[in-house]
Amino acid sequence: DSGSVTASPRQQDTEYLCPVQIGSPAQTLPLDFDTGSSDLWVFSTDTPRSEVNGQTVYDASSSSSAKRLSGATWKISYGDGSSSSGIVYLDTVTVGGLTVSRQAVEAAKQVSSSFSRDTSSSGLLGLAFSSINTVSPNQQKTFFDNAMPHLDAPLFTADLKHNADGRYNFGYIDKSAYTGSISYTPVDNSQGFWGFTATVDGTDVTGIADTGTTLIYLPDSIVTSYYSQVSGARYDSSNAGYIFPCGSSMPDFSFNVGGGGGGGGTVTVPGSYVNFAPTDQTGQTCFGGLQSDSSIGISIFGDIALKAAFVVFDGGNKQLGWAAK
Ligand SMILES: Cc1ccc(-c2noc([C@H]3C[C@@H](O)CN3)n2)cc1F
Repeated sequence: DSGSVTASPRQQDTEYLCPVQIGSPAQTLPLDFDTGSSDLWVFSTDTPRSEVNGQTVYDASSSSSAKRLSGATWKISYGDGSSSSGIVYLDTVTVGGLTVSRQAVEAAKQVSSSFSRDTSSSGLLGLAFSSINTVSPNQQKTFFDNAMPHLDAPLFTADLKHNADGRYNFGYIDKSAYTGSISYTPVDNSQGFWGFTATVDGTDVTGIADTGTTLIYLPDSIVTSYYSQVSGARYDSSNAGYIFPCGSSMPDFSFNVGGGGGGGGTVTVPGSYVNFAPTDQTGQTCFGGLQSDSSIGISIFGDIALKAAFVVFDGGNKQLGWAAK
């Protein structure tokens, strides 16, 4: 089996949403595919009306294939402090033509305000490792884990784009989607994430590939060194990050992966991607797409990095492949 689904950017690439079919007859919800978490959760008819703000909701009672997972609950919080929790159904889930029957669909009974405010997203589809799925008492598998045994190849690829529709493919590598060769590097999934080591200016950086995080967060030394090349750039505590004049032409930002025998490969993030967004309506000052990881405790290669590459999440061989495009 295989699947292929469009990933549409929202609000200047802050997130990417994909249409997912749930239940019988199919209910299509736009979900945020997140390689940094492992719960598939949705706004539902169980979500308080006061917390629903235009989102499409899942109604298990109108799906003939839905079965309540008796006694199961879930509760999750994300890197930005947002959170959600609820109950669990098993139902049929289809992504880009790839179907998993009896997928744990986690219906929200509570969502935090940032999810309520995010009117275009009906929830998340986790693509990290099932070891960090939050369903209790019996942990559930991710869509990818459930699909893997049926896939032509035990992998999925992420091809996110700047201000344009990209694609997630499951079970195959589309050779027309990248240029040159794919450089592979081992994955450390001991924390449940797609962890890997890259080299930036000769310094090894261990981080995670996280499609659910908008920006890149790296060690202070690397970030300070990058912005030292931009006149007027400074760390601004009120914005809690590096800012600079919006007219600045930003240097490209490169990192190497798979530095083994074959010399590995280089991913180059165009400077224009690092000029992320204005800090206010005047458009004078802009916020950087590369920020320090010192308040997080882990380095994150988020969408700013991922959209500069074609990325293979290889669950069979536990490796990450990176290619230019
Ligand atoms: C409103 C909202 C808030 C957060 C997130 C969110 N999704 O994935 C992630 C990152 C951080 C880490 O937790 C796992 N991946 N963050 C999505 C939202 F729609």
